[in-house]
Amino acid sequence: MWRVYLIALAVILVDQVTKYLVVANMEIGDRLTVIESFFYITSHRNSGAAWGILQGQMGFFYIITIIVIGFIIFYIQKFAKESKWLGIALAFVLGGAIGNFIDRLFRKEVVDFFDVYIGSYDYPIFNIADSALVVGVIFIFIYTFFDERNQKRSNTK
Ligand SMILES: CCC[C@@H]1OC(=O)[C@@H](C)C[C@H](C)CCCCC(=O)CCC[C@@H](CC)/C=C/C=C(\COC)CC[C@@H](O)[C@@H](O)C[C@H](O)CNC1=O
Repeated sequence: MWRVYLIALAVILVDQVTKYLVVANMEIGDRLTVIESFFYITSHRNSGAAWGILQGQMGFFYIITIIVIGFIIFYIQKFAKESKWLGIALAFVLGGAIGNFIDRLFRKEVVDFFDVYIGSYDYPIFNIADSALVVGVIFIFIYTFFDERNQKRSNTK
């Protein structure tokens, strides 16, 4: 159980350290080429959510994030014993949500730096917290899908 919170803490630490390094060493708009025309480190700020929606609506983001954190902690208490993978997925979502929450509280905007081009499309610049959130949510969907399928199978036997 506490392992889940340790994983979330690790996500938060890695997220905050990488954001600190970007803020401390790069000007906004600076770009480091990692893989030419595919992957760059670009110092960026976003006062909105994904794709920059709802710019500046910090009050709304605080409420949503607290609800997300509340739900995740409830599910960790309830289900993390059931499956290691589910616990890890919940920890990733918890860590990601808190990571961006810290930025929104103290910076009033989120620090982003992973700049990926998919073909000629410049995918929105994101960060470790976003990655943890997306990976965590995908894992929760996968777990839920297989869990329901297994339950149906055991019911039909
Ligand atoms: C990851 C959720 C976004 C994250 O939500 C959070 O913090 C949560 C905890 C709190 C939000 C206020 C509420 C969730 C809004 C849901 C949402 O937005 C729909 C997402 C769908 C998803 C489909 C898979 C896209 C994902 C996109 C991106 C991430 O791709 C890896 C691009 C990220 C860049 O636009 C970057 O500038 C964003 C910036 O870092 C601030 N981040 C947030 O608001």
